[in-house]
Amino acid sequence: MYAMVAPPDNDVLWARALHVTLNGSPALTGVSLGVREREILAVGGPRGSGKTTLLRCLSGQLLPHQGEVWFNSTPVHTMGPLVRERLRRDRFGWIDPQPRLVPELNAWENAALGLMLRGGARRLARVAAHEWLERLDIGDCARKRPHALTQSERQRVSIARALACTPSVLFADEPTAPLHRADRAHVLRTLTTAARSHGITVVLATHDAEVATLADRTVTLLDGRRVHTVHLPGDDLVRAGVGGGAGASASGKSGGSGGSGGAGGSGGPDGSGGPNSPAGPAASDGSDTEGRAACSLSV
Ligand SMILES: Nc1ncnc2c1ncn2[C@@H]1O[C@H](COP(=O)(O)OP(=O)(O)OP(=O)(O)O)[C@@H](O)[C@H]1O
Repeated sequence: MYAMVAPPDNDVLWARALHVTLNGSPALTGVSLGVREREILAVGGPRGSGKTTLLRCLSGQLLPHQGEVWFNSTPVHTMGPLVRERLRRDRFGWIDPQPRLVPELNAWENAALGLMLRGGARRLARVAAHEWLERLDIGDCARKRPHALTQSERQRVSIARALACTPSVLFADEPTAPLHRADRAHVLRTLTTAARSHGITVVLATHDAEVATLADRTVTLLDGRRVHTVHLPGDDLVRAGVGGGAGASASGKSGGSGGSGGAGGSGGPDGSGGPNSPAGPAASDGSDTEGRAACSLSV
């Protein structure tokens, strides 16, 4: 057991030693993580590695069976359901892999929905919704209902709805999954550019190494555990999505923690050791993966 200690000031989100079991199987096993203010953080890993479960815990949709989640200086894991709902509505945004739109509303009304649920004036919500639809290249679809849109257009409406609220943290779970390859880069750039210009922190789950390159930093999950990411200049294993897996040899600037840090236990979330521990769980994940590469050590 450990005393509850508030996270470091520069982390907008902070999770410590999360354990989640779904239908009797471990979905997360001791994952710790810090997300910095305005950071675009990719959560990578193969299918079934726990990315969605982690995002659901961080966003207060799912309570971990063990562990802590903090938003700024507020513990989320001890909040009741109503307070968590309000937090999600007022501070967080969420993009699903498949668009979820209200079929009776047209595109701009769907895009304005989040703002109106927050109590925003319809006129202002309408202006914001139109602006975001334009930015996502579907301004001319504003009056169409979801059934008259392509899947790609529907997903853009979902993204517009999430961005229109300018949430503190936007959780995007494989947001480009329904898009054609050619569309993906454009939509992702729009999303990341908008997030940067509006100071929105983004936590982006993806199993696509190419998508992850748009992020400031990547953390990788494997079988519900966080794996060490050790950067090897000139190599491009991360882009290729090749994690070394258990026992991969590692060298380079941040391999100091070797395989001993562990994703769980009492280590801090961001590799700096957190407030309590000198040895963080993933000592190298504070680094930028752009243009570099990595081996992964499962822990
Ligand atoms: N509702 C559920 N009931 C039971 N097991 C679940 C449930 N949701 C997820 N799991 C299991 O939990 C583990 C983690 O799943 P999760 O969806 O978080 O992974 P993921 O990395 O997001 O995968 P994907 O890329 O396919 O979305 C997997 O083994 C999955 O089968």
